[in-house]
Formats: sequence, structure tokens, C-alpha cells
Amino acid sequence: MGFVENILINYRWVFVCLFLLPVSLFYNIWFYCRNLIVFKLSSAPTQHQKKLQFVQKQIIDWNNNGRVTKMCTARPGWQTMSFRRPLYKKHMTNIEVNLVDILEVDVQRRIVRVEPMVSMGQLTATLNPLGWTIPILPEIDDLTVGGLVMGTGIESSSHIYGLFQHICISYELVLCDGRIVKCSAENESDLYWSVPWSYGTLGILTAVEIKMIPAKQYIQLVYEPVFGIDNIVQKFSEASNNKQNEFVEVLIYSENEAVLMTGVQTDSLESDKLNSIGRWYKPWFFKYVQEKLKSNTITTEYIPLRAYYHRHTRSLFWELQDIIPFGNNLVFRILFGWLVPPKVSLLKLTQTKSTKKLYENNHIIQDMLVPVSQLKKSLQIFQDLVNVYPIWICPFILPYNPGMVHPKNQNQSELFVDIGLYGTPNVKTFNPRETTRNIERHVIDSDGFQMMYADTYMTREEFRMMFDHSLYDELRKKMNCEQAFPEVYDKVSKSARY
Ligand SMILES: Cc1cc2nc3c(=O)[nH]c(=O)nc-3n(C[C@H](O)[C@H](O)[C@H](O)COP(=O)(O)OP(=O)(O)OC[C@H]3O[C@@H](n4cnc5c(N)ncnc54)[C@H](O)[C@@H]3O)c2cc1C
Ligand SMILES: NC(=O)C1=CN([C@@H]2O[C@H](COP(=O)(O)OP(=O)(O)OC[C@H]3O[C@@H](n4cnc5c(N)ncnc54)[C@H](OP(=O)(O)O)[C@@H]3O)[C@@H](O)[C@H]2O)C=CC1
Ligand SMILES: CC(C)=CCC[C@@H](C)[C@H]1CC[C@H]2C3=C(CC[C@]12C)[C@@]1(C)CC[C@H](O)C[C@@H]1CC3
Repeated sequence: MGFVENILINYRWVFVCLFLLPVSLFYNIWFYCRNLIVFKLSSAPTQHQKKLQFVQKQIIDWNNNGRVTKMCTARPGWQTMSFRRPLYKKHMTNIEVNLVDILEVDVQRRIVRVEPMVSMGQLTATLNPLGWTIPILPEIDDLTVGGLVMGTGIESSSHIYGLFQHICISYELVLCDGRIVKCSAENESDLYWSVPWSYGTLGILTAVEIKMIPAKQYIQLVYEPVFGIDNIVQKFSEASNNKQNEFVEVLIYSENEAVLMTGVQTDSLESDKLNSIGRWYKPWFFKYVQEKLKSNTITTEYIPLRAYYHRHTRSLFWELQDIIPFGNNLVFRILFGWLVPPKVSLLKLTQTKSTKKLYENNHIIQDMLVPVSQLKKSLQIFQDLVNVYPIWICPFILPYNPGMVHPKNQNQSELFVDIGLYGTPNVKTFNPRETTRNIERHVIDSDGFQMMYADTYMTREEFRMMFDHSLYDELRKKMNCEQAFPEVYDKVSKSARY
């Protein structure tokens, strides 16, 4: 390993602190100003038609030029929140989808209409001051509406509202023949049900209508330390089934220790219990919550809404501790906390081959979605296979809708749980391929699903067992997609990413 490579791996924080943090700051400022100008000039809605026509033109040109290679969006792989970069973008026709604006906030219909590149950070910054929010707000700022629709999104309100696609009323797409369609549960419903999890393999998404709900100023959050796996599973299930809880999330810190958090929105507060966790000098949220285990008492706090939504952003859940080991140190926070986190996209862009290998061989990043009845068994299996803590568990209701993802063994909604494993495995037997395959097998056997932003080692057959392709296959044939877009598997499998 060369000198520079050695520094970049073992002292990545030097590069991140001296270079990436300031660059991330300028990038944020530039984007903020650009969006503000667009808003002030109110030009976004009129520009949409033009931008839509440009997407359409590119697809018509592709048809006229003989449909030579398949299509994907031109969004560079390093900018995306998926763990790896896509290989396929190099040899496919890249369609420019430069659609980054919030188009309309319709208070009457309680709908916000957005373009696909609008990020979660943009949405909260725009809607919250107006007194509105969307029911599910996946917490990392840079996640985009397009990515969350075509993949999936989940948050601590998902036990009530479902996954991100379940709060979307309609999708506007340009199909591979150049036709523009707006699909919903009432109109072109097969397409509407098939778009989620299709990873851009049915058409290019150009606008989405998302439900809005009124936003209050604070979240009243109750922290409850829970000990013992049976207790953790029981308390989690009870809290998730209790519809009075607008937010439910558990952080598991060891085999037998967890903190359950349940929350509701409120406009009133006990001022001595206000905790503005989003301030730059505040401790990382997961570290702060861990402290609750010591007192073993139930405590209540009031957290400003936007700070709650982005509670895991500053520490990228617990991933930043591997990159900036002293990031949660008080002095660092006071002096430089306002610069954190570095942009995920810039971290991806500046990864070297060795960092990538290091992450591949010594790290796991996976979200597994299983029926809540499988939670205990899954936790035990993951403990044996990876022994990674903290673990994020978040409940969600999965409606029985047509499409790729729905409950398998009952034709009604079912409560599921997302088990998020992020970190360095603490078992000697960890092997990225074999271990992940074992996890995937367990998820298939449990009638569950894997989130596809991370690595998957499933074979095509296993992938088809996990995801229901019946409507998807039918639609691809009917819409003549086979020559136009790859199959989902060919975009998400490990061999399609580097
Ligand atoms: C008046 C106004 C009008 C707007 N109109 C539009 C519009 O028409 N179209 C549009 O697309 N956008 C609009 N926006 C949104 C604006 O573009 C966003 O503020 C911008 O995208 C920056 O969002 P951000 O979350 O990345 O940045 P900031 O809010 O400046 O945050 C910077 C970083 O700090 C962190 N952060 C912020 N808050 C918290 C918190 N509470 N807890 C933890 N971390 C936090 C995040 O990591 C974030 O990346 C508008 C904003 C305003 C103020
Ligand atoms: N809390 C949560 O829910 C979290 C979710 N995630 C995951 O991150 C991903 C989202 O990341 P993000 O960077 O926003 O998205 P990406 O750019 O990674 O896009 C994800 C997929 O959606 C497709 N896509 C995106 N926009 C369009 C469009 N306009 N038209 C057609 N296809 C499109 C992409 O196609 P193409 O390859 O052609 O560009 C790609 O296959 C999701 O997979 C999500 O599940 C990650 C972290 C947290
Ligand atoms: C809440 C859900 C469903 C998922 C959270 C996933 C995140 C923890 C990951 C999504 C993208 C990941 C990346 C990294 C860390 C973990 C995520 C933020 C890195 C920053 C790790 C360091 C590498 O060099 C780059 C990675 C980019 C993606």
C-alpha cells in the first residue's frame, strides 16, 4: 500500500476534515441559493413543461436512432445514495432528468407536486415553515423523491403510513415510446402499482404528487430503555400497533439493551424539556439516546420537528464514527460541528479502490424488511452472523396492493419491520458474500424483502422469489420495455455495481 493510499484509509478523517467538509459546505450554499432564486422568481411550474418536453425529446431521439442501447437516467452514480456506483450507466443511453424543483403546494387538496430530483432536505426546508409536511420523511437530506419512489423509503411514521410510495398519489412518467402518462390508483393503475421498486425500468419519472399533512412545531418524544430480547420485541410490537404513536423507532445497542422511542407531533411544550438536537454542538443522536440506558427511567422531551426528521443525518446513523472517530467529541462539535456531515455523494466520489475494498470486506450496510412476527428470530440470526450494533429497527405497515412488494402469505395489510445493520461485523466468520447470502436466504424464508440500495448477492431466481414479478413482467411486455430498459435485477445486483 502506497503512502497516499495508507493515509487515505487510516487517516481518512484528515482528508474528510480538511477537504470534504469545506467542499460540502460550498456545495450546500450553492444549492440553497439556486433553489431560493427559483422560488423567488416562481418560475418552477412554467419550466416544468419545457423540462418534460426535453426528457420526451431525448426518448423520441433514442427511438429514431434505432433503440441501440437501453436507457437509464444520467444522474452520475457518485451522486446517488445507493451504497455503490452503477456500472450500467457507462454503456447505456443516459437520459438527462434535470428536474429539481418543488412545483406546487396545494393546501386545498393537501398535495405537494414535486419533480423527481427534489431532496428530503429541500422538502422539509420548504414545507415545514409553511406549516406542512409529508407523512413519511426519510431522514437523510440528500435522498431524492425519484429514488425513493423507484426504490423505497421508510421512516419512523411508516407503521401508520406505509412506505414512501404509499403516500404518493400519482406519478408522471415518460414511457419508452415517448408518451407522457400520469398514473394513479384510478388511472393506468397497473403502471401506478408497478412503478415502486422498479428502479426506473418502466419509464422515466418526471413528477410526483405526494400527500401532505399539517406540521406541528415539535415532536414530544418518549424514551424508554428496554432490556432483554423478549421485552424488546414485545414493547416494539405493542408500540407499533398503537396508532396513538405517530413515530416509533428502536435503537438496539447490544443483544439485550435497547431504547424505544415513541413520539407525537405537538405545538405546546414544557420549555425545560426542549432539546434542539439539530444544533451543531449537540451530541450525535444515537450516542445521546444510548445514555438513556444508564438511567433506566422513562423520559420525555420536545424536539423541533425538522431536527427530529434529520436526527440521524449529522452522524449518518452511526457510519460517521468510522470516518471521523472524534466527531462526537465536544470540542470538535463546538468548533466544527456545523460543517458535519460531509456529503455522502462526495464521500462516494472520493473513495479509493482500497477504501471500497475495505468497506466491502469489513463492513455491512443492509436493511432487511421482515414481518414483525420474524423479528426475534431475525435478530438472533443477525447476532450470530454479524454481531453489529447499534441496530435500527423501524416498523411499517405493508398494504396488500398489486406490484412487486406486498405481504406474501395473507391478502391483507401486515405489519413489517425494517432491521438496519450498519457497521463493522464483530464475528471472525464474516465473509461479505457468504454472510450476506445467508442473511438473504433467511429474509426469503421469512417472506421478507431486502432494500436494494445496498449490496445484494441474490441470484436472479432468488430475486424473483423475493419480489413478485407477475404484473411487472406483463407490463414490460405490453409497454415494449424489454429493449428500452434493463430488468430491475440487472440494475441492482452486485455485478451491476462497483
Ligand atoms: C423561502 C424558501 C423557499 C424555498 N423554496 C423552494 C422551492 O421552491 N423549491 C425548492 O426546491 N426548494 C425550496 N426551498 C428549499 C431550499 O432550497 C432548501 O433550504 C435547500 O435545498 C437547502 O436544504 P438543506 O436541507 O440541504 O439545507 P439547510 O436547511 O441549510 O441545512 C444544511 C444542512 O444542515 C443539516 N440540517 C439542517 N437542519 C437540520 C436539523 N434540524 N437537524 C440536523 N441537521 C440539520 C443538514 O445536514 C443539511 O444538509 C426553499 C427554502 C426557503 C427558505
Ligand atoms: N430511510 C430510507 O428510506 C433510505 C432509503 N435509501 C435508499 O436510497 C435510494 C434513493 O437514493 P437516491 O440517491 O435518491 O436515488 P438513486 O439515484 O440511487 O435512484 C434509485 C433508483 O431510482 C431510479 N430513478 C431515480 N430517479 C428516476 C427517474 N426520474 N426516472 C426513472 N428512474 C429513476 C434510478 O435509476 P437510474 O439507475 O437509471 O438512475 C435508480 O435505479 C433508494 O433505493 C432508497 O431505498 C437509502 C437510505 C435511507
Ligand atoms: C434508514 C435506512 C433505510 C438506511 C440508512 C442507510 C445509510 C446508513 C447508508 C445509505 C448510504 C450509505 C453510505 C455510506 C454509509 C451508510 C449510508 C449512509 C458511506 C458514507 C460509508 C463510507 C463510504 O466510503 C461511502 C458510503 C456511501 C453510502
